[in-house]
This record gives sequence, structure tokens and C-alpha cells, in this order.
Amino acid sequence: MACRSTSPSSSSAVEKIPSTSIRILRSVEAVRRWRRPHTLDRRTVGFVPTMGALHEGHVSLIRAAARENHHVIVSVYVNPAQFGVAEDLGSYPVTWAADSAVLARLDRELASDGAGFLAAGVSAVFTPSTADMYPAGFPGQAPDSPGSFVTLTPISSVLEGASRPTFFRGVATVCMKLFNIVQPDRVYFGQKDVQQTVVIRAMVRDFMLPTAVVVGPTVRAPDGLALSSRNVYLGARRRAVAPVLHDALRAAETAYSSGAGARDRDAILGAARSLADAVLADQMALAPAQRVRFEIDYLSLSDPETMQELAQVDPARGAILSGAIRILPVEDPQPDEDRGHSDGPLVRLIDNIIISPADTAAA
Ligand SMILES: Nc1ncnc2c1ncn2[C@@H]1O[C@H](COP(=O)(O)OP(=O)(O)OP(=O)(O)O)[C@@H](O)[C@H]1O
Ligand SMILES: CC(C)(CO)[C@@H](O)C(=O)[O-]
Ligand code: BAL
Repeated sequence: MACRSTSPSSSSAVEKIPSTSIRILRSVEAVRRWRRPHTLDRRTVGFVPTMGALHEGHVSLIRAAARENHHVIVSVYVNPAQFGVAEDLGSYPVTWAADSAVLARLDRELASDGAGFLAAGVSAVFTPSTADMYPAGFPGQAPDSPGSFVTLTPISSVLEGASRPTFFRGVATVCMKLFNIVQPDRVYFGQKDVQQTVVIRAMVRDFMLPTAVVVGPTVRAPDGLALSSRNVYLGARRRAVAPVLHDALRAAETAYSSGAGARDRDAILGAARSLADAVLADQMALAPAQRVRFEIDYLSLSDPETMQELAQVDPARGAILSGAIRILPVEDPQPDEDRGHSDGPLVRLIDNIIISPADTAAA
């Protein structure tokens, strides 16, 4: 898969994705001009922020926005502030040609299948530059960088935030900017990044932002792997083993929900850990040219609102099972082996399962 293509070219005043009515908006001012009449006309705007490299997870959020709003706007912007200094900003997949084809296909689908959709298509895509988004200059990526940032603690310091100390500061900062620019009635986020949804809900609540946060379910490949733009880094060998995180979380969920039902952290997370250990042992029994090595960053059982770790699950409250793994570069790559985008660097994947109070009532 080609992962780097040119960004949309600038030309006429009203630029559109070819053969569609999807407006391409490049500047803050262009979005404000597009937005203004919808307020006057009392037309609702649903907003789906993305970093591009669009897949069916993004598409499911755009469809949800189209069901509930008169207009849908998608942003495609790889936000430097949420990448740590040693992270993959330089190789993050940028696939504008494929992304515009995804949006065009979806636009046609919404136009032809009016049933169930308020929006008749995708109205606009916002593709700002970093100079637009960070007028004071390229944002600092180190924890002590000066700059104008939105910080939410303690939620931003645990789990993903412990491994990626500036990640949620970058996400909250860019989302605050995007929400201020787009002024959406509703914003759409995926459950795949569950801690991000908790951070965004906290930001909307604590800063009194006039928007509703909608969270869509995680879209998965048939083998359970959560779709993710970073999956392109995997290559075939590592892709085959990548569902291990989802399988481990499901083992934990089963420990909770089956039989007498474990409520204790060690019993629940122990089930996940055992499954992952068994998969790793099987891999390590293979030759270096065949095997895949991975490390568990964390497995967590946390409170659904604060994401603080739990010793026990209160069935009336539910919990979040989540985890992150690092899949190491392949050893002994074969001459014709597909190692993945950017020669298959270390890939860090996340996933989660929500134990909802309703599930526990049924258990
Ligand atoms: N599999 C998925 N199902 C549902 N929503 C998803 C899925 N993957 C991503 N999203 C959501 O799409 C939005 C944009 O995410 P983003 O562009 O970072 O894609 P991503 O696949 O999560 O990328 P990355 O691999 O960098 O984490 C976020 O709200 C994210 O939670
Ligand atoms: C919300 C977001 C677009 C902010 O850059 C990003 O974190 C993502 O794609 O999940
Ligand atoms: N989907 C979350 C974006 C990131 O990991 O940077």
C-alpha cells in the first residue's frame, strides 16, 4: 500500500473533491465562512476529527454523524503536538488520494441512500496546515515545552498518558482549537481510543464547550484486530499475531462474565496475561525468521469515568478493560518479505473492552 501521497493542491476559491460536492477547506477563515450560514439556518453540524489514513472505523463515525446532523465535516490533520519527540510523526501514513476517494464513495452512498441519514452527503473536509493550527509556531513535543496547551489531569497522566506523557496535552489542545473553529453541535470519537474519549468528555464538561460528545463502537477486522491507521506498519508476519491484544482482553472479559464471575483484578487481568504469555511462548518456539516478538506495555482494569485502576469491579458501575502492546520489528526478515510501511518499525497498538453496568446486571 502506498502510504505517502501529495496533500490537496490549492487552486480555485471553492475547492472540492473531484466529482463531489465535498468542499475542501484549508484555513480557519474558510471553515468559519462555511459554518456561519448553518447557524443562521439552524442546521446542525456533526464533526469527525481524524489524522487521515481513513479506514472503516473513521467511516463508521462519519456515517453516525450523517445520521444525526444536517451537515458533516471531517478534519484530516496529523497533529504534531500529540507525538512525542521519539514517536512516528515523520512516518505517520499520509494518504490524501485514498482518503478523498473514501470520502467521495461515502458521499455517493449518503446521497443515494437517504434512509436513516439527515445529511445528504459529506459537506466539507478541513485540511489545515500546522501554520494555521499553531500560529505561534511549531508546537513543542517535550513535557516541559512552553506554549499554549490544554491540560487535563490526572486523567492524562495514567495508562496511555504514562507511556506518552505529552499525548493527551496534544490531543486536548488540537481538539479545543478544532472545536473553536468548527463550532460543532456534535463531535464523534471512536471507542478504540477509549481514554481519549474520557479526556474529551472531561474537556467539554470542564470548559463548558457547547457540543455533545458521541462515541462510536470499535470497528474490527474479522479476526478481532481493531482497525487502526498504524496497522499499515505491521506487514504480514506481525499482522497475523496482532489480534493477541484483543484476544487477551476477551479472555479477561470471559473471566468476569462466565461462571461465578471473577470480580478481583488479579483474577480478571491474570486471564489476559496468561493468554498473551501463551501466544508469546508459541512464537518464541519458532525460528527467528518466522516468529513475532511483542511486549505488553500495560493491561488495565479501570474505573469507567476516571480510568483510575480498580482492585475490584463494582458490577453496578462497570469498568474498562484496556491494554497496549509493542510489537517489535521482525527478526531475520526474508528477502521478499512484506515488512509493512516504513520497513516495519516497532508498532504500539491499543485496544479495550467496556464492561458496562448493563452487562453486569445480566451476568
Ligand atoms: N477501529 C476503529 N473503530 C472506531 N473508531 C475508530 C477506529 N480507529 C480509529 N477510530 C477513531 O477515529 C478517530 C480518528 O482516529 P485516527 O485518525 O487517529 O485513526 P486511528 O486508526 O486511531 O489512528 P492511529 O493508528 O494513529 O491510532 C478517533 O476518534 C478514533 O478513535
Ligand atoms: C482526535 C485526533 C484527530 C486529534 O488529533 C486524534 O487524536 C485521533 O485521530 O484520534
Ligand atoms: N488515534 C490516536 C492518535 C494517536 O495515537 O496519535
